[in-house]
Amino acid sequence: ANYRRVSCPDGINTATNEACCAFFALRDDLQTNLFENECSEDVHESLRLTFHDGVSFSKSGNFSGGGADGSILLFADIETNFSENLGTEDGTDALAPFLTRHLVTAGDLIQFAAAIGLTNCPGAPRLQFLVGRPNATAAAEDGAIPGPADSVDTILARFADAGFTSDEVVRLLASHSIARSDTIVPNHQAVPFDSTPFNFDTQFFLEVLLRGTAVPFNRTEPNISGGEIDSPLAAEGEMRLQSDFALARDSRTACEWQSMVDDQTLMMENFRTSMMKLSNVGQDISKLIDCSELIPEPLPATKPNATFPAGTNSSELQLTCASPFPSLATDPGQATQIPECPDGDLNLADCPS
Ligand code: HEM
Ligand SMILES: [Ca+2]
Ligand SMILES: [Mn+2]
Repeated sequence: ANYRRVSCPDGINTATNEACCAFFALRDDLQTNLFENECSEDVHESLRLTFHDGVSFSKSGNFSGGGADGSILLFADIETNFSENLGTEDGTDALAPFLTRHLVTAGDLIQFAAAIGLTNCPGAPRLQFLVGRPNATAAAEDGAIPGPADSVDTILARFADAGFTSDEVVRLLASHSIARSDTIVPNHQAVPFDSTPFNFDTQFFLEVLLRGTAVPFNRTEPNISGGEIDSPLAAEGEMRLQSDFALARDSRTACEWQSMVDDQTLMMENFRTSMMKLSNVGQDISKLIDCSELIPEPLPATKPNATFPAGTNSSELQLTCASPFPSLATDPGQATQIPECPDGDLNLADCPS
């Protein structure tokens, strides 16, 4: 083994490989000036970009996209206009200045921003981080990214063509535990998919299994063309994607979905390994350099498994997997108030910056 470390040109840091050096300053810049050391909106947006960059790839050649090559950032003016990429301009606009300020490729920047940002989210796994994705030379093609109104057949087929199994699709959806929609509910932004949008926990997997009753904000109809469906916590402002609903109940994916509800550790490990794949789609891994040492240990999880939000219980579960369902506690007290800021504040207007 070679234990020698190189001294970085910054005169401060040492690294296992010179290729890692540029990421020390980038890490500080992202944490201070974009994420504010929190599991903030920009963390969520950066993580979302890994999906919309990576899944553009096609083994069959049906789509020309290069996978995790940064094309969504380099060709943002084209790709963020694809209908399934609605809202991704928030992420690309946020990351663009960092591409100018740091000598890194766009593909590496997207993966690094997601891995660093996740460390601010309690319960997130520490992701692998490899360096050396060459800059994309062309935009990805429209139509490669599945959307929330798509059927399970369509979603699984598209992911399979990008190199993912149905289990991996479910595992990657742990990302929706720190997710809020800006585009689906008319006139509303930051509409959460679970009751803890700043915690990378298993609440998402539980809450999507509960019977939906209504859509948030006293609307009468879900935005069906936008892939919205009734949620169990509409009064608290939670929404649900039709695709999440369907994947939680389909015979091909329901058991994988259910397996993570009471197992934070399993969810973390499942997400870590599937992100290893998503972050390197279309890349020759033998040409990449492991700079995982740049990724700190994320904040620890705040609880080991999901709990029924106050006012809900096991009679509302819609289970299609035959495995026994775990026995979970119910949160005491009044209906769950969903925080709107990473510091727990309930009012979006009070979020820092
Ligand atoms: C079946 C596949 C998927 C579908 C249909 C889907 C759909 C969506 C939709 C419609 C939104 C809301 C966007 C908005 O209105 O602002 C969203 C948000 C998000 N998605 Fe997915 N997604 C899928 C898979 C993934 C994957 C694989 C990842 C990453 C590993 C991911 C990460 C996220 C994140 C982090 C957000 C929240 C962004 C924010 O809060 O600003 N999604 N997704
Ligand atoms: Ca959550
Ligand atoms: Mn957002």
